[in-house]
Amino acid sequence: MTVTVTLEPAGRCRWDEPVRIVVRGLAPGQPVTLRASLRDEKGALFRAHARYCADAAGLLDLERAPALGGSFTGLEPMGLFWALEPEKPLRRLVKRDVQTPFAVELEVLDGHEPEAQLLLGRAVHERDFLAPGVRREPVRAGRVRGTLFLPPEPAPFPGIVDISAAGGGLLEYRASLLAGKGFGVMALAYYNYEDLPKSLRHVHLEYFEEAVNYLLNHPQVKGPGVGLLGISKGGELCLSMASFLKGITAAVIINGSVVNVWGTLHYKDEILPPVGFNQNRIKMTKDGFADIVEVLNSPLEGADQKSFIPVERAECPFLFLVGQDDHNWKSEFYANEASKRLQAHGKAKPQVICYPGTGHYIEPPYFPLCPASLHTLVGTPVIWGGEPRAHARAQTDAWQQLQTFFHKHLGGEKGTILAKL
Ligand SMILES: CCCCCC/C=C\CCCCCCCC(=O)SCCNC(=O)CCNC(=O)[C@H](O)C(C)(C)COP(=O)(O)OP(=O)(O)OC[C@H]1O[C@@H](n2cnc3c(N)ncnc32)[C@H](O)[C@@H]1OP(=O)(O)O
Repeated sequence: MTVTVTLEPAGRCRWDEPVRIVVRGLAPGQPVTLRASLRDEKGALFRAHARYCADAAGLLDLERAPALGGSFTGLEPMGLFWALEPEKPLRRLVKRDVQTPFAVELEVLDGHEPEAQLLLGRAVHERDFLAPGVRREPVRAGRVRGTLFLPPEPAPFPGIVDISAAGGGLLEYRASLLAGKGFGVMALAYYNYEDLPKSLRHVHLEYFEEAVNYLLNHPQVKGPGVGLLGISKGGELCLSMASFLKGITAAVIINGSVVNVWGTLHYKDEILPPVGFNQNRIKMTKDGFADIVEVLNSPLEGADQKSFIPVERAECPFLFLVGQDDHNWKSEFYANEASKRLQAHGKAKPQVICYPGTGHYIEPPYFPLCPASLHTLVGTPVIWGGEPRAHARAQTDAWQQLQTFFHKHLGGEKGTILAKL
């Protein structure tokens, strides 16, 4: 009997949607190895594999069959995606061009041998980043540099500014996926991109104010304010924007800091100096990667208190999404200190959701955990923290939580894809 591999939805779906993988035509109880692979746009190979046994009818349904070993174990229908690992270490899976899908090849190999060779069947599944009808508009307005993603009509849509981690350039994939949920989302570049500043040594909030006003004044975006979504340095900048700027209705902070880090922050006649750090507190892992989680000074002591972002000035609700094993910095501490500062000034207690075993890069669902990679600012590879399975669970939950938060505070049609897993 011919072995067939089917993935539902067939052919193509959004990267943040689960797929149902079923293999048919196997012998009863047949041991097989499933192997997933994809290449990013720079040709870097990412692979995962897992061992299974067919049921008495020769069928293998990953929603019912536990993995017996390999890249992961247990009942993990999407494990072949979130457990992908780079062939070369230190590569993080990122999507640079959201107008093309990632093509994921799925092979079914006979047996459980480490190098199971007999290919029984294969399928290729395209996982894309633009839902049907989502429009991609490059933004070159005044100084603002970014890309706006708009859902299919009818407009207007609630607007969100999406700010990524330090690294420079412009990553659009979170914004493009979120636009598929009914939001107008602008991925905003802020340094080392086109004619923007080349470094973070001095950050002027007026640039971000111009970006907020651009989005608020867009004919397809409805007010009265916009949402902010930021991860890492992007989360820190969202906290500063919510504290100093007007027109912010909701803010989601993913592993951001409540203290100004690395460069001096300027807004009108105010400045926040960067918090101090001590390189001697950098630890080295047995693999030779830097662990920088202790390197920053506490913003509660001495002169470093001047670097604390005045979140008490913000007028919007906050959702903090925290990886409790974040090794870039102390995200849980920062979220708790922000919460204390807000409540001490009579502001609403923010929502803080902490995820155990979860590292720094809490990405949209099914992105594989990156254990370590180059830190642009530190100039050397660092560990980001997290354990793959827990991190994957956190990404799926965090993605739903931020959509719920933005729908609640910004409105908009509920285009949320409820993850079945
Ligand atoms: C001096 C010691 C000081 C110590 C004290 C430290 C002080 C403070 C510590 C805390 C600092 C907190 C900073 C703020 C918080 C954060 O934001 S932490 C998050 C930091 N994130 C990064 O640094 C991202 C690193 N950059 C990247 O991963 C890549 O730039 C990119 C994947 C985002 C995009 O890459 P692209 O723009 O396409 O760059 P390229 O020109 O292609 O490649 C340049 C180099 O980037 C690395 N790189 C590229 N792609 C990847 C990838 N997919 N995965 C991992 N790394 C990638 C790579 O090194 C590239 O160089 P090569 O091509 O390999 O030569």
